[in-house]
Amino acid sequence: MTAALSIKDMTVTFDGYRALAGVSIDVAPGEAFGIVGESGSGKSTLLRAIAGLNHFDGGSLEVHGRRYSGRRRDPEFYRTVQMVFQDPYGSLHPRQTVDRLLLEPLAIHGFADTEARIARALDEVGLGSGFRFRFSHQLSGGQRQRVAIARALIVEPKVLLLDEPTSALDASIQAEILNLLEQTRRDRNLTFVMVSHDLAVISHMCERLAVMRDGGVVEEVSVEDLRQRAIGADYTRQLLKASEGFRREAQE
Ligand SMILES: Nc1ncnc2c1ncn2[C@@H]1O[C@H](COP(=O)(O)OP(=O)(O)OP(=O)(O)O)[C@@H](O)[C@H]1O
Repeated sequence: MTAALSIKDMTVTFDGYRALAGVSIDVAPGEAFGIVGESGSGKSTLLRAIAGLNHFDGGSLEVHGRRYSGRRRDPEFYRTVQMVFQDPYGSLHPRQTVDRLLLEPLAIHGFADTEARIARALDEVGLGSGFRFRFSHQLSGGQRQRVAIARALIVEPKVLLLDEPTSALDASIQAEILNLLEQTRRDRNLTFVMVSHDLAVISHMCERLAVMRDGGVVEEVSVEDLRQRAIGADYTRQLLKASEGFRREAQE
């Protein structure tokens, strides 16, 4: 089967600094794949290079069998691959209405029947038509993230790149947004690549994950293996221990 996403030996260099040092990952259609690792390990750089927001200077990228190089992408790529960012305050223009924010991607990609699509998208993310003419600065963080998700889904993508999509939100809202994402993945058979510093979030959402360190992949494991502690790399074990310790402290 053709992979939804196939990355081979990808490198990214910023002014002589190797931020990504030869990363290879294959993600199957409909799969949820996680990327974890300490701060500065290259998680966002990898996601941004896939999205075309960063250049990549070596290796290759294929999305559903189509090959892309460097930073240039065709319009079909930008429809097929959508990204949801960590900060819904930064990623949505505050002075635009939800209607405008949803209309924009439809116009860019030449979709007709915009009325019906906007209504459907708002329902899908649990906001409903009452939110359509509100300004984004009038919304809560969770509501904004729902609009950001609607904006990504409205052009019918196949792959969602999720960069810490809930880490700017309160714990109770985080769970709601994760459940919404999981529901849309199942309903639309979407492929997810999700970056998080939180192993618990990745374990909840994903089937497999890559552990990154110093711009490289230390290990790829299934979430099932993680649960069974069937881990090869010491670094993954340390990460798991740190996240369990953190959760225990948080519960005390
Ligand atoms: N545009 C850039 N110019 C120069 N260096 C960069 C740039 N973007 C990232 N880097 C560097 O590349 C390395 C990887 O950064 P990246 O943001 O990908 O890490 P990360 O794993 O996502 O970290 P965090 O969890 O803190 O977001 C870091 O050392 C960072 O300083």
